[in-house]
This record gives sequence, structure tokens and C-alpha cells, in this order.
Amino acid sequence: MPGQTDEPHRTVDPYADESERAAEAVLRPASLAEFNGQPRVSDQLGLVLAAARQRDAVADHVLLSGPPGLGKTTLAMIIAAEMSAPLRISSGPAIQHAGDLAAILSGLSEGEVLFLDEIHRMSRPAEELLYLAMEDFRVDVVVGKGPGATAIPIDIPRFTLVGATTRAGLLPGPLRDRFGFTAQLDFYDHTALRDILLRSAQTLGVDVVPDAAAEIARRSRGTPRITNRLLRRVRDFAQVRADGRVTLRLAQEALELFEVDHLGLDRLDRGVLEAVCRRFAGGPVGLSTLAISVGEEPETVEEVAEPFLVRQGLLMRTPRGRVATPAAWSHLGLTAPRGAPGSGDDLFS
Ligand SMILES: Nc1ncnc2c1ncn2[C@@H]1O[C@H](COP(=O)(O)OP(=O)(O)OP(=O)(O)O)[C@@H](O)[C@H]1O
Ligand SMILES: [Mg+2]
Repeated sequence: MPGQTDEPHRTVDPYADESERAAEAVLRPASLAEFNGQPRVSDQLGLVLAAARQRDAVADHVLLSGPPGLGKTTLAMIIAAEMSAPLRISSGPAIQHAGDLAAILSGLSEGEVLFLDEIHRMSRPAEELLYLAMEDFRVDVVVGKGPGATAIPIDIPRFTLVGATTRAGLLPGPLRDRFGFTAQLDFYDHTALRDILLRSAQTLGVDVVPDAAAEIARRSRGTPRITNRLLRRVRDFAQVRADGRVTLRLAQEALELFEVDHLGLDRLDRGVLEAVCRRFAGGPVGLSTLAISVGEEPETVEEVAEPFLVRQGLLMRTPRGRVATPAAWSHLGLTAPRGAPGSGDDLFS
């Protein structure tokens, strides 16, 4: 998966490595009231949890889905905090055997929140055990092997499962259906990211003027993780090259140094766009040709650079190849040649 390989870490990588996760922990909002953005999810989740609290019941199982860095782990922790419940954390890949999961489930206390990260990566037998546990608060422990094996049902405490996934589409229907509430996280707007940044700056004791906060937010690709990372880089710059105060000018200089442009594109993204426009006259150009011309693997271009370029409306994937949009030409400060895709006298006009 991009970002989880040995490749150099990009400043705009949506994934975090271990050391960054430690830095992130400090910046996690602890309650729904402090959780910025995602108003729909916040409202709905707040209601579900408040209702459970009023009934003195254990909250329904919650599925959190969405791209990396948008707040799934943060929300899982908030759910436990809002329910004043203990939190147990595990993940799909950590659960190899159904027995591993049975041990976790039977060790839970009443009302505990079990957070299963990357739930789409759980093994099939564990998944089946989970169905029963979610629905009937029961696990079947199989004793013996072969034809003589018997399943002994064991009651487990009522608990709230919070599952997180970046790939909701990979979850089997029966598992998805057993969640009482699904929160689909979307990319954040600039205003929410600015507020997140200002809150993080306060936590870290960094003085950021509002204009600078807005500028960093705009370059964060809709992702709070990237906002917080850019803030750390800008803070470094302010500390070493100035008096620590983050002004608009300083934020711009810092982000220029780290090669994050005003739309949040980095060198790789720009390299891809420039190749399509300059070398292939706006396209269409095939993925492998494009990859060779920017000196990257096709997978890197396809999985790391393209999703954001497509989402920004800068690049199109067509059956005949990659095509630059009018926005791409203008973002690069170039004029599309006559007849090129995006020049105004073709399919875009
Ligand atoms: N709504 C928010 N308000 C404030 N900070 C946020 C918000 N959402 C995320 N963050 C911050 O962004 C960082 C990443 O969030 P988090 O770890 O929850 O993402 P994730 O969705 O679990 O990512 P992954 O899929 O990689 O596990 C954390 O530092 C977190 O505090
Ligand atoms: Mg997470």
C-alpha cells in the first residue's frame, strides 16, 4: 500500500508511520465537542451515543469508514470517552485466528468499547465468530478436531464494536449489516481544517496568525493528518529561520521549501501533470509511458499521485489514457496548445 512501503515519506502522504502516530496522539480531540468538521457524522453519532446513555444501555456497534487520516481512530477513542467506557484496541491484521478474537471478546468487561482497526483485513473464520458476538453476544468455542469437534457456546459481556476501514467496499455484507450505525468520513473543507490547525497550534504552543492557518489548511488535501504534519514542518521553519511566529509570508516560504504548492500538490504530483501537459501535449497518454517519463513505477503514479489529481479535477483517466484538464494547464501556468484536450476548442468547450 502506498505510504506503508520503504519509499521516502512524502510531506503530503495520507498515511502515517509509527513515529508520526505518537506525535498525532497529542493532538487528538478528546470529545465530540472538540472534534471539528464532519458535522453530519458528529450530529448523528452524538445522537446515537446520547440515546444509549439515556437508556443506560451499551451503544450500538459503529462502523467508521473513509480515507486515511480523516479521524477514524480519533472517533473510536471519542466514542469510548463519551460513553465513559474502557477501550480495547486491536486490528484485523493482528487477529490471525478465530481463537485470538474469542480470547479478546471473552476478556471484555460489560459496556467496553472494542476498536478493531482495518477490520476488512480480518481472517474469514474470525469474521464469522464476530457475527455471532455482535448479534447475540456469544462466541462458539470449538473443542476437539474433525468429526468429533463440538462447539460450546459461551456468553460474553455486552460490548460496543467500533470497526474502522479505509475500504468499506471490501467488507462482506453480513458484517456491514451488523453495525447499527455507519459513519462515512469525507474530506474536510478548508474552514474545518483551519480550525483544526488553530487548535493544534494552541496545543503545541505555536503562534499562528489566522491568514497563515487558512493558507496551510488550503494546502492540506482535505486531510487533518496532513494539516497537522504541515503545521509541524512550518513550526520547524519558524523556529530555525525566524522568531517562531507563523505569519502568512513565513508559512508560504516554509511550504515552498517543502515543495507543497498552493493546491497541496507536491513534486511527484506536479511532475505527473507537467509530463502530461509538456511532453504529451495534454494526453491521452498511457499509464506506463507516463510512469517512465516521470521515473516512477506505474503503481506509484496510479495509487499515490493520481487519486488526488483526479479528485482535484486536474487529471482524467480515460479509456485511451491520462488527460490533463483545463484546470491542470492553468495550475501549471501553461496555455494549452490549440486542439489539445483542455485547450477550449475540444471536448471541454
Ligand atoms: N475532526 C478532527 N478534529 C481534529 N483533529 C483531527 C480530526 N480528525 C483527525 N484529526 C487529527 O488527524 C490525525 C489523524 O487522525 P486519525 O489517526 O484519527 O485518522 P485515521 O482515520 O484513523 O487514519 P488511518 O486510516 O491512517 O488510521 C490525528 O492527529 C487527529 O488528531
Ligand atoms: Mg486510524
